[in-house]
Amino acid sequence: MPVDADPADPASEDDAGSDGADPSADDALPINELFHSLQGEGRLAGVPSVFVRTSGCNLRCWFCDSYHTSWEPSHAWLGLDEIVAEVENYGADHVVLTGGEPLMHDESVTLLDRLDAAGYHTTVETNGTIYRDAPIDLASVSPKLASSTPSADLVAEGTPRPDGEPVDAAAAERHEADRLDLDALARLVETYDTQLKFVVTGPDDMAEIDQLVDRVRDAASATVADTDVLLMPEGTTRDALDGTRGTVAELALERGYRYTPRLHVDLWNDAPGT
Ligand SMILES: C[S@@+](CC[C@H](N)C(=O)[O-])C[C@H]1O[C@@H](n2cnc3c(N)ncnc32)[C@H](O)[C@@H]1O
Ligand SMILES: Nc1nc2[nH]cc(C(=O)O)c2c(=O)[nH]1
Ligand code: SF4
Ligand SMILES: [Mg+2]
Repeated sequence: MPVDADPADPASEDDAGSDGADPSADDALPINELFHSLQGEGRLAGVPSVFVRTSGCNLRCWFCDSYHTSWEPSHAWLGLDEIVAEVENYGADHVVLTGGEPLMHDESVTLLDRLDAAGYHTTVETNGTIYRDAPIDLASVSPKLASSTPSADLVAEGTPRPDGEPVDAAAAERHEADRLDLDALARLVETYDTQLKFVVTGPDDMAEIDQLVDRVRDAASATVADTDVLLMPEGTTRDALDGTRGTVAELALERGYRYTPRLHVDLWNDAPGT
């Protein structure tokens, strides 16, 4: 049974009531879902992979497609042995560690060590605000743009979140303050094979993307090719993507960046476990 934590207090997530392994143990992670699917996004799109989704996030994107890892986290605590055993059951050789923000958790490093030792290819989906030293084969970094912030306008208008609750001004301010960390981004790019995968809501996002890519190139000693920069249309349903994917594809073509689809939305409309 999943466990709900107080979304207004990210610290409480670590202390939330447990299901399964003891949350105070150093060999467990709060898991929102664990499933087998085709990688839907990025350079490895189409590759059969096991997804391990941790719960808890330091950001609050208004569009988050994993609402129950961020705004309203729910999870069961699973021991690392259990997680590895579940992964092995699926027989895939690629594992995607995602969230929420998986790099918030110390135990994610231990899990990656275990998966690496077992011979898996590991991708980590991260918002790029946290650096950790771990065996990561592909760092799939998705820095968050101004357009991800639950804006002051949204807060003032009381525009509801997907669960119908008004947006909390403090959460919006924290998100805006924390969404970018150039040092963490530069270290990720320098250390790992990295793709920078931006969620694009429209043409107005492009100036910030160009500027951020330039800043990362200046800060990091590693090269970031234009084809390591991926534009991904915002949208959690086929209908929503019908409205954004054409524009985003044109922007990628115009700018020389790479386009990435959201195959799991095209194929399964982002149903849980896909
Ligand atoms: C749920 S996040 C988890 C990993 C990490 N917190 C992050 O944001 O990169 C997984 C991926 O989904 C993307 N994403 C989340 N909501 C989205 C949406 N509405 N449309 C397109 N991509 C979205 C994120 O940018 C990220 O690349
Ligand atoms: N099929 C599929 N591919 C994905 N790639 C990244 C995902 C994520 O939520 O991090 C994801 C996901 O949730 N499903
Ligand atoms: S950083 Fe990722 S998990 Fe966190 S709110 Fe944004 S999209 Fe969701
Ligand atoms: Mg997803």
